[in-house]
Amino acid sequence: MRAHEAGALHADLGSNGPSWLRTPADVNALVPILWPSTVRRAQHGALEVGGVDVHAIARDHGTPAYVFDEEDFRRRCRTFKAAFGGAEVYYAGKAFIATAVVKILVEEGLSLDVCTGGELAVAIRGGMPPQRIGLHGNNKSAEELTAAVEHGVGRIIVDSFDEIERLTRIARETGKRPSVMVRVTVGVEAHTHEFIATAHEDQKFGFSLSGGAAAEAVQRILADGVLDLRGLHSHIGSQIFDAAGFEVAARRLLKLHAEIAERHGRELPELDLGGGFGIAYTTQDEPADPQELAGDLLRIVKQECAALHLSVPHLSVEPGRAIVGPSMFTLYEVGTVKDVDGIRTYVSVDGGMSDNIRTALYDAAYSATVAGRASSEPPILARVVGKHCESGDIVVKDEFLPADVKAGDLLAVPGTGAYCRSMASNYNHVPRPPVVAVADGASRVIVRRETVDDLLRLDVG
Ligand SMILES: Cc1ncc(COP(=O)(O)O)c(C=O)c1O
Ligand SMILES: N[C@@H](CCCC[NH3+])C(=O)O
Repeated sequence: MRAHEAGALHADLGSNGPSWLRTPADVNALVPILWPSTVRRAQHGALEVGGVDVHAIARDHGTPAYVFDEEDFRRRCRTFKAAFGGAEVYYAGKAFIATAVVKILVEEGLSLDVCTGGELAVAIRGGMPPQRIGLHGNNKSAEELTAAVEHGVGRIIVDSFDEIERLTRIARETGKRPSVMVRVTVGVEAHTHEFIATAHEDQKFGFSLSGGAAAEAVQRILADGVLDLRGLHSHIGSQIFDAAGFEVAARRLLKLHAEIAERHGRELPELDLGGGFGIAYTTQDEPADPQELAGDLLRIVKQECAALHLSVPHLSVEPGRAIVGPSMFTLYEVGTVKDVDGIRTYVSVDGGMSDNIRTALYDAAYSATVAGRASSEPPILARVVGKHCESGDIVVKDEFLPADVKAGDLLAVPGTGAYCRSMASNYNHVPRPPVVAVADGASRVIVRRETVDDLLRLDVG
């Protein structure tokens, strides 16, 4: 009998699994909130996405592969655009960017937030009108700023006094007048992992509100007049589930916005509340509904503006994860199954921390299912691990898989659209997996698989 099978399961969970993990009534069931909307378990038991069987994806494109449900992604773009009404939705390219994704964003009428010259190059190549691009980053190089100015991007979110000086020099040299937003550190402790919270005081992003740096940045830009100051920006962090932190951030930003209006005699035309809207990675997660969250934020901004006798600025937001995260899953093949007696079953897949670093980096929780078939076996407590030379190379820390999980099985991990391919590495000289888009019964590669030859080509001896 495999470790943790049936009866032994409950007794052992306390020490070996998280208390929230419940034995599933049916190991084949798919919890809709975790999966792209076109995923189904077909009659014969295998998953199907965009009308394509996972066996066909594995056969035609190999494993591991990120599978991108195009219809689901488009649906989420529309949901966010509709929820935020007249506000501008800048999709955060850091979550996942590729030329094909940019083309979809253009078609769906979204704007795009990039944070490096590399992301900017993809945005331009994908045909995003430069006016709809915003450039972020706490250490943008002169080359990145120059490229942005020359392309005529719609806004550059300035993050330091050094950058203001650098950009002012570039503006003078090129004779252009770039539009900028000032990134404000609003002092909000977002309820998320320390490494993905970005608006508490002691971290690298933005100008401090409480310390007066934000007001000083505004003062310098307006006094100089070389840059066109559009407004204030705040991003409090990522994977946030409720509106509370955004509310505090919005109130603090608007207070500064009002002070600027009073001191400089003009209301800045724009206000950006950043991204960070969370998604469900496991059945434990209860993210806010985008419609409700958007409604709350728009209401707060309107109320606050009325109280401060301000007109409502043009709003923008920058969701990344909430749009692309649930639109993808990673398809792996199981290579070995090892019962570590009395502890748990280790299921090794043909990828790992090189295609999903989030479990190791943030202790992130994921879920998994055997994708190639249904099983009538009882659940066992399993840990899905990768093929890398690290004991921390964990993809899914705790999950119930059927007791007959075995080498050769296809395994799918949902919720890997955001910050997985974009944070993938070549650790152990593992080539990075492709991104395969599926729609209307067909699949196509939108980012090809790396090869060992690709890696060897970089190694010039
Ligand atoms: C400035 C900025 N905007 C938007 C985002 C997107 O965040 P998320 O993918 O959590 O929506 C990030 C990442 O946290 C960010 O740093
Ligand atoms: N990379 C992080 C999000 C940080 C986004 C950048 N501010 C994650 O995987 O959750």
